[in-house]
Amino acid sequence: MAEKSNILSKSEPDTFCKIQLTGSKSESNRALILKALSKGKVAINNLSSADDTVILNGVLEAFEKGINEASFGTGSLKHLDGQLTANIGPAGTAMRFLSAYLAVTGTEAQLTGSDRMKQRPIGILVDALSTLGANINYDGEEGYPPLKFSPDFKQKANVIHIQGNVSSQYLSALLLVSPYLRNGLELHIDGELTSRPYVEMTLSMLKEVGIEHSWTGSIITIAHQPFINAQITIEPDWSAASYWYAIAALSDNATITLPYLKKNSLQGDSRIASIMQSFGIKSTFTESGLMIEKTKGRLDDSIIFDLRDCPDLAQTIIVCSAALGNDATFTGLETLKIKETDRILALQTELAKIGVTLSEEYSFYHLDCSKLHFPEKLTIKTYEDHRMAMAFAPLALKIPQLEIEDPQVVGKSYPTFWDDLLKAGFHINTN
Ligand SMILES: O=C(O)C1=C[C@@H](OP(=O)(O)O)[C@@H](O)[C@H](O)C1
Ligand SMILES: C=C(OP(=O)(O)O)C(=O)O
Repeated sequence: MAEKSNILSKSEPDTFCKIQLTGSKSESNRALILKALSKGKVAINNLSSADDTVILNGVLEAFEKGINEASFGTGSLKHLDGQLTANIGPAGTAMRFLSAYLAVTGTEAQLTGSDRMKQRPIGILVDALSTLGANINYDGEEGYPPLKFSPDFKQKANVIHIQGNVSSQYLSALLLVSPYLRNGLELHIDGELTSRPYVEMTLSMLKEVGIEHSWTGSIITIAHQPFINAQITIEPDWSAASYWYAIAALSDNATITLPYLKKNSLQGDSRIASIMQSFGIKSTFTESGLMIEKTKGRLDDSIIFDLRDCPDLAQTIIVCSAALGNDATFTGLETLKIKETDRILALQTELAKIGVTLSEEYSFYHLDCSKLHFPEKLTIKTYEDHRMAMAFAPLALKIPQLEIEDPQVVGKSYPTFWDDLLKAGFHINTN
């Protein structure tokens, strides 16, 4: 049975530890699609243990082996009433990347997900795949999963226009399958591009497996090309590292070692290293990875954090800023409303419990910490969002008894999060 809550406390205000983070879920899920399309030419080292990766891996392997019944965590594959249904649970990249994969490989199946997944838009990607030549139907509300894929794929077009400001995952999904397309792909990005480093990650990983591209202005072009034999090594997850930066920032003293993280990362969330300088955290890259240390930095409440390139860092930085009483301003948060939950609303509701408001003015969000207070005991709701649980957990350094509801949500990207907190000296009581 799922645990109802974890009650955290930390009597010691200092944090000294070494934490081995799991592989990046974003890199892993791209590598899995490339491996499947390359028909064995691509091998993967250090695949993430994230639930989202376990699910995508499970579905792809089951398709490859012709298995019709399997389950992998919150994901499953079932044969029901003559129809094969892959359920990818809450995994956004699995939903988007598999949609492109099933479409272009002409795999007949239904693709569905959690209740929340059925509220996360996918029409922009479905329209693009349909223009390419895929035959996809909505089994529920138009524009949202579940989707039904037909076996007949014949490429009709190779010039695709796509709106860039809703989710970069639609673009990555199309780019990942583009070398497989007989006539390649010319992808025109209309308007602003959100989460740009994730598109760059996709192109870099395609390059690792021998796929060349050109990106001129707003047009990315990839020709039909063969995959080369390649070994992809997944770097640890920088989004997961961000919670350790927050722990360091809220500790009195801290030295935390995170092995194998690289200065030149494919992950845009590695920006946490420079962002956290404003919170007094020094990052040093060594042969064996990253060391982060608390220094006596001075907070600056005139900073505007633009998180358009790294939306998954938003909760970490906003909660950390609030807990330090730093009235910071944030922008580039538009996409947070369509993620695992409406993350803006979830942050506003939970931050109010420590007297902090997060208010919106045009596209800027301001923290007001003038009424910040730390109660003796506090319960945080997590809204089926791993990042709500992990972003608020560091508050245990300020609140004697911090209860985090539905702690198992962290499995989506960082299954050993609670074990790692124990290693860092946190006390955890599970109800
Ligand atoms: O491509 C990826 O691996 C991801 C892209 C981002 O999504 P959006 O492009 O929807 O912002 C990010 O939030 C998500 O966790 C992972
Ligand atoms: C938004 C996220 O994931 P996804 O969109 O892949 O579900 C996330 O991990 O924060």
